[in-house]
Amino acid sequence: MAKILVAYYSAYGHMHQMALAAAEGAKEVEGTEVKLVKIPEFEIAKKHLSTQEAYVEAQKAQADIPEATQEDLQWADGIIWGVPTRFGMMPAQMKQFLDAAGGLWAQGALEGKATSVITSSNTLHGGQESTALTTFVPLMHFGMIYVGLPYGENPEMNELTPMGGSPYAASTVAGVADSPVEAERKMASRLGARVARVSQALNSIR
Ligand SMILES: Cc1cc2nc3c(=O)[nH]c(=O)nc-3n(C[C@H](O)[C@H](O)[C@H](O)COP(=O)(O)O)c2cc1C
Repeated sequence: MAKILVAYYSAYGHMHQMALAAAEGAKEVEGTEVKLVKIPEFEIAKKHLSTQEAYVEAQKAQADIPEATQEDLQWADGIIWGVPTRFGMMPAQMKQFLDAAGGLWAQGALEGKATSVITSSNTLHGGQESTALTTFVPLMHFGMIYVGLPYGENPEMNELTPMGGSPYAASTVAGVADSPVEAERKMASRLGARVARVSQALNSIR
């Protein structure tokens, strides 16, 4: 038995779709309970973003998803973070949420929990890897156990068509039409299943 939290931030909906795929993959592992939550938006950002049709539409589609809380982090045995690229790294919304969890860090409350990242950037080389790698840093400070997406679970990334996916994270190239494409959803789903299996294994040795 393992409880998996998928906590994501998505302004325009791509990360939302990838988070749904990761949640589906985790659910397919027997004995796994999954919760999907969104990282809260900054009030100051809403004013500017709500003038953009793509943002408004994407937020409508996420209206029923609860906002992430620190209690969610404590509840979970494993956490998958949905982190779209902002200038090659995580959005400030995500960083603020992690910073606010400093009290949990001080208590070691997330130590030993499995974790991983799904990400999204508009272009293939615009930050898919750097976002995953820099998100790894705070997750190590929390003492979490990082679950990558090895080549055996990631065969789609060897295709010539530009698409996301790396050993570090599942990802989507948001600037490509129909993102996330089927292969990218599959990789996110496999990552979800992998985090669920690792969380169950870790629970069995606690
Ligand atoms: C402030 C800002 C910075 C961004 N920086 C990058 C970047 O460095 N590289 C890139 O490829 N895309 C960049 N993007 C595009 C986002 O990564 C893209 O919109 C996002 O991954 C889509 O996910 P979402 O639909 O879930 O919001 C940026 C977008 C914004 C708003």
